Amino acid sequence: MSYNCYCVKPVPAASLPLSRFSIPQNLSLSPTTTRRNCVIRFSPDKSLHLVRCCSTDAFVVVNDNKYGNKQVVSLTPRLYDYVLSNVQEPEVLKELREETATMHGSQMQVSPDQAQLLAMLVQILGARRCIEVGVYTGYSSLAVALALPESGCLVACERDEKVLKVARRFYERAGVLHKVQIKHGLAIDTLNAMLLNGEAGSYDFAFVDAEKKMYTTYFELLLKLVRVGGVIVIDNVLWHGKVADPLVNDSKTASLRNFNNALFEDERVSISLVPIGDGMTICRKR
Ligand SMILES: C[S@@+](CC[C@H](N)C(=O)[O-])C[C@H]1O[C@@H](n2cnc3c(N)ncnc32)[C@H](O)[C@@H]1O
Repeated sequence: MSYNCYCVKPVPAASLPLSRFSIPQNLSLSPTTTRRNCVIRFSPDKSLHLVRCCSTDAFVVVNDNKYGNKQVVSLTPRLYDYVLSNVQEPEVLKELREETATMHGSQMQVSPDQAQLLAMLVQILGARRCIEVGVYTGYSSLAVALALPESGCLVACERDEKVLKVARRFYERAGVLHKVQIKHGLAIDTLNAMLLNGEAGSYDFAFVDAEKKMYTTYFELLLKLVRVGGVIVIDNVLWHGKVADPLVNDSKTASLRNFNNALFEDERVSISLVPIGDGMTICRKR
């Protein structure tokens, strides 16, 4: 078994929560081992080094029999920089990202590689009618709108009027405002109204990135609105890694974990959980 790792800020090893990680007794901890950020490293000489170990931190590379000796690459900061350097981010999206970086909640925005994947899905699907639940300042929705044909439309649901103003300004700047129907209000009301309006089965693509505890409700409504063969993408399904940590049971984590479990069992969709950003599940309606 081997785990790759990278260096982190040191704190005293004495405070390490060893029991949480089932660390072998023979593991010697250096006095500078970090408490919050460590990964176990198995060196070629079989000695062990604890380097990083927090469930909410970067993922480890696993390479053992359990995974068919398949190497799963870890996204170190350097490798992630490389990934980002390969994102073909349109200039207007870069400008929006830079403006949003100064705003409260900017960490909520999807990453450039995620936005690129959403745009790619829209293009591969040949989508014309899309929905986004949770717009914020518009980064992901602008990526989708840019990928849509001129006749395409995106219903953009957001409850916060202030952030919507930024989104609208950037839709305009990018020349895609005519494709976006901005729906200010609670997403659940907008989606229900669309269904009452007879729009069931008429959408190709939906992206969900709002209240985590409402995911099941959004999913059920969107499943009605999307056509067979259409796609629903759900963001934050890994929830900073917490969904995989049995010791984390706060209500948001539990709700995402339950949602993931239900999706896995759901015969109405085929799914692919992609470890990009904070984790996105791509669901195709059967
Ligand atoms: C994670 S952010 C969306 C980020 C956006 N997808 C992006 O990439 O920039 C979530 C947004 O959902 C909005 N939101 C939360 N609950 C909502 C609701 N019930 N109805 C509509 N919008 C909601 C929040 O105001 C927030 O702007």
